[in-house]
Amino acid sequence: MQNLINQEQMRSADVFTIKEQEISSIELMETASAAFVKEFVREITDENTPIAVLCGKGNNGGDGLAIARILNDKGYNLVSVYLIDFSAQETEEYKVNLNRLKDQWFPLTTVKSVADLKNLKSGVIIDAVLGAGLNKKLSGLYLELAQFVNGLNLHVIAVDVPTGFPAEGKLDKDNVYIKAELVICFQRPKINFFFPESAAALNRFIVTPIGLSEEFIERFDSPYKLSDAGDISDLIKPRKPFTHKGTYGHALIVAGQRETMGAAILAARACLYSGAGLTTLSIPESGLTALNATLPEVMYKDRTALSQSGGGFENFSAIAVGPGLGTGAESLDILTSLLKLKLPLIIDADALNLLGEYEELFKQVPEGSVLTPHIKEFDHLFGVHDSWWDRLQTARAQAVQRKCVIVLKNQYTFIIDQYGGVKINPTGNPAMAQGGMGDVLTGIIASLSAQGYPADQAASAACYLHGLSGDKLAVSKIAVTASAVAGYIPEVLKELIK
Ligand SMILES: NC(=O)C1=CN([C@@H]2O[C@H](COP(=O)(O)OP(=O)(O)OC[C@H]3O[C@@H](n4cnc5c(N)ncnc54)[C@H](O)[C@@H]3O)[C@@H](O)[C@H]2O)[C@@H](O)CC1
Ligand SMILES: Nc1ncnc2c1ncn2[C@@H]1O[C@H](COP(=O)(O)OP(=O)(O)O)[C@@H](O)[C@H]1O
Repeated sequence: MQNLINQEQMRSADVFTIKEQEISSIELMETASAAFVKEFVREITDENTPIAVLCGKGNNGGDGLAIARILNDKGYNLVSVYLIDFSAQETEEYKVNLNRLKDQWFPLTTVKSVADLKNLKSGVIIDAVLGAGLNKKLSGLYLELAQFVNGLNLHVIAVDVPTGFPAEGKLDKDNVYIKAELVICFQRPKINFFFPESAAALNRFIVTPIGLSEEFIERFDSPYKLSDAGDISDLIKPRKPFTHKGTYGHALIVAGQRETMGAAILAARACLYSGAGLTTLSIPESGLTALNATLPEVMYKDRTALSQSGGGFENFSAIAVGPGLGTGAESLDILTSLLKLKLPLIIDADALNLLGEYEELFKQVPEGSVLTPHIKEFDHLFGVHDSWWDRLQTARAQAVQRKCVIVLKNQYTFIIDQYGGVKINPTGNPAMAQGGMGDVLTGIIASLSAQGYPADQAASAACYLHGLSGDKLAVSKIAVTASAVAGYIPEVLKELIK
């Protein structure tokens, strides 16, 4: 797990590292630039590629100057440097690196206006104009520069962060950035890389360590943490000798209606494959043949019993509700009865839509429940948001207020615990953008909850496993089905268990 820190914290990590390692800031810049180059040469392997390095006059530009020199030393013989001279201020590190460059022969162009970039027509652009020191949207000459560079449609690789892109905070739709194919970012990714709006500024990012003190960074109390395989391996317990089906819990999934019985079966499949000792599905009777034909291991529970004071529904180790449930009167009755059990629930899909319609019902959601909305369901529950930053902040506040876990789904899913802490899930890919994928996630959460994992752990582990299964399948496939993702979970689990 990695702490995602803000820029102020990053600056104090710089200061701490400089002091602790008894190095100068220029040496730190040299290390960062060398780390960038290490990744860059993996991406651009041809040393004869024309490379234009656009350098602002802050430390991002200072990095750019050092990068140009290091690339040249490595045999990249077509490196040219453009000094973006739109403001008078320049940092000390920038000046030192400019002098170092002037000691060597180097094509240097001073850019006072966009017209000075007329020779820039081909090759790769390294964007080192503005980095994490950005303090306002691009305007004036910087805006013109960004529009000009974007119009060239060249392969842009940004240093640390694309020019114009704020590392944290709300991303306005009308913001303009220098659009990068790749960002090679220092030490930690920026929180804003994980929001869908970042697609306007970058396609991919790589994080490279630059020697900052990890111990110091991890001491910060950041609400944002990035999950990794190690966290899940630490969490998932191996199956022990002499255990039996009763050891691994009994999950119930209340889901499905005539047109969307598949959603229920997918959730049950995922629950089964994620290792629940027993899985029971409560669907309309019309789905029984399909259930028995596809998942003979799964049991059935008649949901008409639910309205009769519990009807035995209270005896399960975990209950999930919602996939393919529908939002009609019968579904409303089912959800109302389930909420009366006052047991934590995993609430997805149509059950969330019903909560969005009936505020009184929403208030009855028990503490410790897990809500798994995608963007539309989320905004239905909590109001329309015009940015993901705002949406995430609402999710944090709501998770605390309702003492629930919120799984806000997207390419990077945010898992927000009852204290407002956010885990960002790094697995998953666009091959998974297919119907039924969310039903599978719900089934995995239900399974892990039934096996005794606390709500936040079940949710974050489930997201990781779900995405990893999709990633493994996507290596050889353009699209992966929800059934396949569910079916691959046992292998992914086995691989992660220590
Ligand atoms: N720990 C780290 O992350 C390290 C970062 N370094 C580099 O340092 C960069 C940050 O450097 P700086 O703090 O000097 O900042 P920048 O180089 O990003 O920008 C600095 C200048 O740009 C101006 N500016 C900001 N927004 C503007 C806008 N919208 N329009 C016009 N001017 C604007 C600022 O007033 C300031 O004068 C990082 O992105 C990275 O490249 C490395 O050199 C060393 C270690
Ligand atoms: N591009 C993507 N990258 C990573 N994960 C994705 C992507 N598209 C979809 N997913 C995952 O698939 C699931 C989709 O959930 P949801 O929208 O509720 O699907 P459905 O309603 O069809 O079951 C989420 O867990 C989401 O994270």
